Amino acid sequence: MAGDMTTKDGRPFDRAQLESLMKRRLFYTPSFDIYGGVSGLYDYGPPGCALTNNIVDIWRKHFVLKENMLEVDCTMLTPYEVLKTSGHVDKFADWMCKDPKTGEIFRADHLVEEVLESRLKGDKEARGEKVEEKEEDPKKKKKKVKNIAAVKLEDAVVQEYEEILAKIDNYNGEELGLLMKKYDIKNPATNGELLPPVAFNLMFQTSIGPSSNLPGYLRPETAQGQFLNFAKLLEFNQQSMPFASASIGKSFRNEISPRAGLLRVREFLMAEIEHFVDPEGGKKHPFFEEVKDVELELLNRDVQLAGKTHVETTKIGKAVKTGLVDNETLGYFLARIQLFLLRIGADPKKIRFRQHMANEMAHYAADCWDAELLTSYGWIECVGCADRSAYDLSVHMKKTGAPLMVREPRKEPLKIEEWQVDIDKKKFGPKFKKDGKTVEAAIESLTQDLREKLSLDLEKEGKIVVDVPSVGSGKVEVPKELIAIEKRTRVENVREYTPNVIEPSFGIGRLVYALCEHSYWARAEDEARGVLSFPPTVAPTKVLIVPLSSHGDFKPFVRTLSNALQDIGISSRVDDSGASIGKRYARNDELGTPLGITIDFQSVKDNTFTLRDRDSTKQVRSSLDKICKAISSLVNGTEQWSDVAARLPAFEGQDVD
Ligand SMILES: Nc1ncnc2c1ncn2[C@@H]1O[C@H](COP(=O)(O)OP(=O)(O)OP(=O)(O)O)[C@@H](O)[C@H]1O
Repeated sequence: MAGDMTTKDGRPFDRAQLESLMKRRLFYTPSFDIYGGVSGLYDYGPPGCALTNNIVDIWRKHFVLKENMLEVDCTMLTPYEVLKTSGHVDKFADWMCKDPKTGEIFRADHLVEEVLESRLKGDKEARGEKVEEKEEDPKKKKKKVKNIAAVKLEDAVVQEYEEILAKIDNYNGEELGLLMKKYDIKNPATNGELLPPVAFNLMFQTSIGPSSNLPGYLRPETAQGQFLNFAKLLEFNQQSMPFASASIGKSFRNEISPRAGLLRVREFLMAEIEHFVDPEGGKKHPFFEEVKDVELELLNRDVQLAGKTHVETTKIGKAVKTGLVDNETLGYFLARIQLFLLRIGADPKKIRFRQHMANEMAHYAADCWDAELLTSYGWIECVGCADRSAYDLSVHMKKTGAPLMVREPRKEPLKIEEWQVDIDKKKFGPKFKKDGKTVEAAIESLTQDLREKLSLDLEKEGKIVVDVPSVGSGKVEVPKELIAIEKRTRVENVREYTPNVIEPSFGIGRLVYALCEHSYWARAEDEARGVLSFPPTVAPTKVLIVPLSSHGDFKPFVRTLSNALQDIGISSRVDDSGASIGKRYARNDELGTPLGITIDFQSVKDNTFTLRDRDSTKQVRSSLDKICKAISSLVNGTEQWSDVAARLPAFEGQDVD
């Protein structure tokens, strides 16, 4: 898969070159580097911060603004009780296995995946087929040494391996243990036996306050804060449904083996939406019509279970109609996620949506699709989109008694024929004394069928016998002087329900990295000259201002241009170093700066400047005013370079590169 990775211009993608660029130009860097670093923790430098902020800004416009979502910013420290109730304390875990001799720890599914993949690679080599190197990390190569021998496998084994890999996310710990036994999977570096997989909870534990008696965790997702505020948000939204909340913030997961740079880290920025919808009526979405023709590459559950990976291009309207995607709201968000990914510059050929298999789904999910982006590390989940049903609101309501539900006036009052119980409370208390409340609760919880049966007992025998396990013998007699059971009509004017939740959940760091891979290419004339072709809206800096030389005459123009761009809210950088103009542009191509303005002697004479397009290196020449207008429309995405080049005179006079 990784071997298929090509750049936009169809040449092989070179990950080592991109990663070296990103570190050299300070997109990101290992945290605590001078202390030796900590695996899975990274700091972002100026271009990484700007790129992240721009993606988050587009995310806000695309989702929050478009649908008037209610944004919240909740605390990252979360008390134990909340995450116990949500199920994270018991179930938010991955499977790990330990080498008892060396003490090394492996994430079981990743280990099985890596070993089988490397054996398949060895098989290809033995058959004389071309294989691409997938991992440059020298530590990883060392671990893999024993498994990449060029050994030919039987055809049936190759097929088995491929089937396992297609559904690798579907296995539980026991199944992974069996696979490891069956396929003799050991510590790849030492060939030592491994202990069977055990669950490892991914949350970082802490205690809140000095007395250490309030245990807590760093949140593993932003979602819980949104659920706990549901009643207040519904009130804020004037009780109107459906509505969505949104939150952007850091989450923390103590990953067993962080790897692949920014793709699997222990602290990362998440942007999550919780869309609350009425579970009745097919979970419709009011704007579904707007997206129904959006085409998605869908990899469904059945295809994966059959051990295959082929995708089908399907309009989301059709996918919802045929039931492949469970409901309109889920479908609406899948389409909106696709549009967002395109808007930030993901390569349309490297996006797919993969449905979760039953075992793979989180403990709360009813249906789930991941938006995956193809990178040199394979297909990587960058956005999860789950139907969490009513799970979270229900469990928190049950635990706390808070009304995490909707009360809506009914259009038509609902008439319900039912058996109702009337208890004479004045006599009930003195008769049952301290057990009164327990007996009353047991009677109130009787089903309609039992009530009907007991009404006959009451008529025939003048008493009923109720099961109350915690009182006396467990059977309690209630005489007819204390109770009446009658069939009556109840009119309900208000409907109460717990909303279901559709949750698109974005990992911003994964998007940043995948986008860099999708945007990276090198100039044909010089492979060392990397370019990051971010769309102007996403690019960390929009404009590079380059005076031809350090000549004093250019200085006032630099100031004028910087001020003019600042006035229209566009970020720029000045490079007045002594390097050649070509070098200065090349440096900024690496940072993805889409536009460059050159100040030359002609500028001093007639106040015109050249504007350069990063990707084509073509230039136009015009007045400050016209150039600023062009920049503004390019950065806002209302015009492409071809529009600007058609409007403004081309400049051929000087080859800046
Ligand atoms: N360790 C991580 N590092 C960076 N981003 C992450 C990490 N874990 C999750 N994310 C991001 O958060 C999003 C939502 O989280 P979710 O719980 O759905 O992930 P997940 O299914 O646990 O991911 P994975 O299976 O890759 O561990 C993911 O789509 C991903 O973009």
